[in-house]
Amino acid sequence: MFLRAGTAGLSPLRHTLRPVLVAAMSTGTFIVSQPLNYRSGARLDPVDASGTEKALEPATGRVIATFTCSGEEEVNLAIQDAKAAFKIWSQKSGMERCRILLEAARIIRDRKDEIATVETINNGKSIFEARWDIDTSWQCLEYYAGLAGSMAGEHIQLPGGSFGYTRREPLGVCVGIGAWNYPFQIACWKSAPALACGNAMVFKPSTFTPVSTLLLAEIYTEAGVPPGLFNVVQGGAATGQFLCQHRDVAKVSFTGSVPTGSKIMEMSAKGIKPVTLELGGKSPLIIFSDCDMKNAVKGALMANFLTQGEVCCNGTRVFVQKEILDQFSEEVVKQTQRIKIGDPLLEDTRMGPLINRPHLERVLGFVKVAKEQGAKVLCGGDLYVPEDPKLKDGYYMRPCVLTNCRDDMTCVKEEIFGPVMSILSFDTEAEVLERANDTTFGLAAGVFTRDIQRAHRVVAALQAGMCFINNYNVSPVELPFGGYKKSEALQKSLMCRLDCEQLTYI
Ligand SMILES: NC(=O)c1ccc[n+]([C@@H]2O[C@H](COP(=O)([O-])OP(=O)(O)OC[C@H]3O[C@@H](n4cnc5c(N)ncnc54)[C@H](O)[C@@H]3O)[C@@H](O)[C@H]2O)c1
Repeated sequence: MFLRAGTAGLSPLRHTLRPVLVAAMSTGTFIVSQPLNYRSGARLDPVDASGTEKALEPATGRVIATFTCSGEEEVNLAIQDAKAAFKIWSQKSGMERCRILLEAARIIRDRKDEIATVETINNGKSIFEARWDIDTSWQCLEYYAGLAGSMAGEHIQLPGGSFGYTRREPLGVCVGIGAWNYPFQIACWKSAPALACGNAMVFKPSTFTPVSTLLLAEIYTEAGVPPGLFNVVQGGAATGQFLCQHRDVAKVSFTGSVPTGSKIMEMSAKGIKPVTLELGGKSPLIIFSDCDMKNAVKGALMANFLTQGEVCCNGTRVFVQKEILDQFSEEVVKQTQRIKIGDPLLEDTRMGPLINRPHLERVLGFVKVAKEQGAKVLCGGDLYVPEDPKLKDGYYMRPCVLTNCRDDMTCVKEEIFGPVMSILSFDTEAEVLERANDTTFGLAAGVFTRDIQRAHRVVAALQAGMCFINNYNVSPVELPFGGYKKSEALQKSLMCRLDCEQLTYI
């Protein structure tokens, strides 16, 4: 995590703002005019540059912000500033940190709709979903605030009345680098544990979604963290490299793709910095013939189409037992075709645009290759042009269900990161387990069955960090989030989510 545990001594005791960012909140009107860097408790323009970038509103294709990517000097200033704040913050007691984080959580909760709206405008996910993200964000702050007061070292008895003890010490300045699919939530999931443990953080969001992290920075300041404790720098690979290579950075926490994760690990290795990686996935979803069909169909939709399919833990390899293949496919197609695509700020929209045009074309390219390799499109997989004229330049596609898939096809092996479900059929439990685990990823997995013994047997055998039983893609903050193999390099956690909660996707 974000602490170092050290033996501090051997006996006898020898060592002892409110933002004004949102001018208008409807699709097609929002413009960001303020700086997108944050340092010393305020927004500012970076002192040097490593290029400029444009942030888009995927629903319309409009540019909502043009911003400067931070150069080496700005990154250095952000880190030095965080270092100064660390000196103050790390001296606070856990309870003092807890109170401030709880206050930040309260502000996020109070401003949920506003933050969710900004997230929807910059990311494209439906407002319905963005509100979930903001809920899991403030819950994360509350959760780690609750832990802050109880982190303690150990007292160890030694011979002759001597004793030693360990201290749990914060690392220092930690770096967070985020992906574009859950911008605000990722910033919270990284900063909350880091700050709760007494660290400072410099965060770099994705160049596609630079906006909402600034709201978090302002909220932390308003809640009472020392200026500089949570700074934001903007930019892509160059800025990220300045961060990872900086000698004063104690740890890097990264969310993104496997190739970038591998580069981050390499850079961090040079400075012997610990890293936490949250990477991609190609997760299996196993539907047995004894499942509750309605629930399984809902689960398959939850596992494939949230945030336009741009979700790391999606269960995109849908293995269906042969006896129910036709019935399941028919029902899944029926429900997929009912998903309302369009303006993501409308309350009844369930699928918004993809993040940008190159990504949309990449996803459509996967569908094309799938067809060439013998897959059959049961529905969708093509461009969608909403009727509303202001949305005509947005990046919409119809959610796609593919069948006749084989394990060696590109659509089954590679992370598509779009609304494309691949259906595969299987005969036996042993067979499906072998095929499900035959991947270099291992982020998540799901099983739908009424047989409780089989459910537990199967999730225990699945090489995946997050396993869902009769459910999918729910992420309570109390549970760890991590994977096997290339999905996450440093953490291995298996858990079962047994709550067959009401799936509210459609
Ligand atoms: N496991 C998880 O928790 C999780 C969550 C969300 C997304 N993801 C994964 O993220 C990927 C999609 O996100 P993405 O396209 O933003 O990923 P990405 O790897 O392209 O970029 C992620 C971040 O790394 C930065 N970056 C790029 N090159 C860098 C470099 N050389 N040095 C330092 N930083 C660099 C980017 O600017 C961005 O902020 C998918 O593979 C998805 O599965 C994983």
